[in-house]
Amino acid sequence: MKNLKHLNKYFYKYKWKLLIGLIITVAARIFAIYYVPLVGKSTVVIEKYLNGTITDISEVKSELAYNIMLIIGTTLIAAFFTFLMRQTFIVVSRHMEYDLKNEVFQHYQELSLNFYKKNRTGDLMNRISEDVSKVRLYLGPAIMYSVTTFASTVVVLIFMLKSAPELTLYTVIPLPVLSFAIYRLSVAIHQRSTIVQQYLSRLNTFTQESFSGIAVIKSYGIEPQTNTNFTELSNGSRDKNIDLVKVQAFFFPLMVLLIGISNIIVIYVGGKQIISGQIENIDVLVEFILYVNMLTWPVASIGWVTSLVQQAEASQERINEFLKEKPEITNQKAEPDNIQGNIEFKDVSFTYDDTNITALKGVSFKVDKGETLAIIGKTGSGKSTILELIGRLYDIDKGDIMIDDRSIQKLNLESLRNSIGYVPQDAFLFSDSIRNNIKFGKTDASEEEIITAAKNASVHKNIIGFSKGYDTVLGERGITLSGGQKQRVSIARAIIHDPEILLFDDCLSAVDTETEEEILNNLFKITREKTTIIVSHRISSAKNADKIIILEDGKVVQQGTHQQLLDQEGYYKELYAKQLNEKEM
Ligand SMILES: Nc1ncnc2c1ncn2[C@@H]1O[C@H](COP(=O)(O)OP(=O)(O)OP(=O)(O)O)[C@@H](O)[C@H]1O
Repeated sequence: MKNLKHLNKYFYKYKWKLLIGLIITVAARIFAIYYVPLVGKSTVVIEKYLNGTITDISEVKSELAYNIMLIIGTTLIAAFFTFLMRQTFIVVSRHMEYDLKNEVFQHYQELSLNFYKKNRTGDLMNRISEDVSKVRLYLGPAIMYSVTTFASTVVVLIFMLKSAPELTLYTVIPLPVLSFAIYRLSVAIHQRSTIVQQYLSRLNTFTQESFSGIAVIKSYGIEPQTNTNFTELSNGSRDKNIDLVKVQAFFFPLMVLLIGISNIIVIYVGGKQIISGQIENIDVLVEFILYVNMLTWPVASIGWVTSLVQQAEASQERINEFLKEKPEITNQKAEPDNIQGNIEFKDVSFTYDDTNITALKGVSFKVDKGETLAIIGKTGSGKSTILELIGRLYDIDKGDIMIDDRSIQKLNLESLRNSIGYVPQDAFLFSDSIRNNIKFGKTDASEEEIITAAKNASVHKNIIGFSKGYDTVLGERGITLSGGQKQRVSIARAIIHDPEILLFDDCLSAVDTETEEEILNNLFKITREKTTIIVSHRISSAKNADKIIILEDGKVVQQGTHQQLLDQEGYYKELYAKQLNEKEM
């Protein structure tokens, strides 16, 4: 139960509602048991009539009619309270489930990129949906049935003890055996449900990746192989579920067996006590059989509740594992900062934790507000890493990154990120309208601002060409747009944000050189007062920049203006010659 302790704060939050639920449950159980003494009384009346103590049949009839009315009345009241009980406990559990999902989601959002690299999306989704649902069964039904079981057992035992104390003790003899069996089974359930959840996560991850990568799967014609892999995984998941069900299946028969033994004890011991005159009337025996049967469901539900609790414990353990993760990048300054956009890298080195690849080795450069810096270099030379470090998606190992002459780590994280418009290499668009995808950069943007941003990103004409224009809804990852259109919508999103720093990561790679020229001209106009960094493989994107740096294997090997670099032997001059050739061909 140690993992479920995390949920105590929610019990505390809803304590009054839960207390009301508890009172209602006790009331429901008291009214539910009232029919037993009434049945007992009715049996006595009939017995008395049969042995001649009562001779008037109408007296018997009126007593029986009175008892029947009372039984109907108390049962209806008990039913009404049971309805209220469900309303209270189950509704509260839905609130708690909602709170827990929000807590997990907000925590996911705070975690750094490294966390997302280490864990797969399917697993993240499984923990926030499947595992939280399992935990909800503990917060709702398990708590409700525990309270019912407890209230029923106490109420029934009080009635039994009042009626025949010695017979009560004999009747409850099987209970310790039951507790021990439940303990053993619950341990097995816990182990098996942990495995079931792990398999489910693997299955979800596989399914999610198969759908995301469906284009690759189809183009390589590997559907049969994918199907086989899925079948293998789902067979594994099924087998583990069957293992779990096998253990769970022991519970109910075990309960029925033990309750049956209690019934036999009642009849045997109770019968002997009646014969010996220790118990006066037959009604005690009738009542005891009813009491024991009233205990059947609560006692049987112990098994079910235990299994729910164990599964919830296993799920909560998986949820806690992520909730315990600390964000690697933390805000170290509460007050907001006013960022101008002067950027300086001082001998910066950086190694990715997971791959141990040193992507940057002693990189130094400076770019001031209003300037444009272009970064050129072979693939894998560390260009994107520089942009990610400016957004503080990772913290560096050596050197310093200065923004407005202050170390990046000492700036307010929100202010820093708000001052940046980042267009990543792989433009990600949400499954929403084009308008909302652009507005993502500025939630309160007017229609005019959206259109201006789209025009500056040279995508306005394409958008109005769609029958629904800006209302065109994009599929997952914006699949209805071409690569170049996606890149340009992503640029519009960054521009509309109107940030101090604009970072373009090879985001014109999928557009033709003419459109590239047009976008660069527009950007030139709107970025005069801003700091702009353009990562590219094309000289055409870099040539008008105030500064150009050439990266090779994480090091700056050349820097200067377009003309200065053309005057030197090196990668830039070679690339220029190559791209000029390609253009002429
Ligand atoms: N998220 C990451 N985790 C681990 N290693 C990474 C990560 N991103 C990049 N790397 C590694 O760091 C090195 C630099 O990568 P980076 O993406 O910065 O290069 P790049 O110059 O932008 O390449 P490209 O032009 O192909 O986009 C590469 O060797 C890459 O494998």
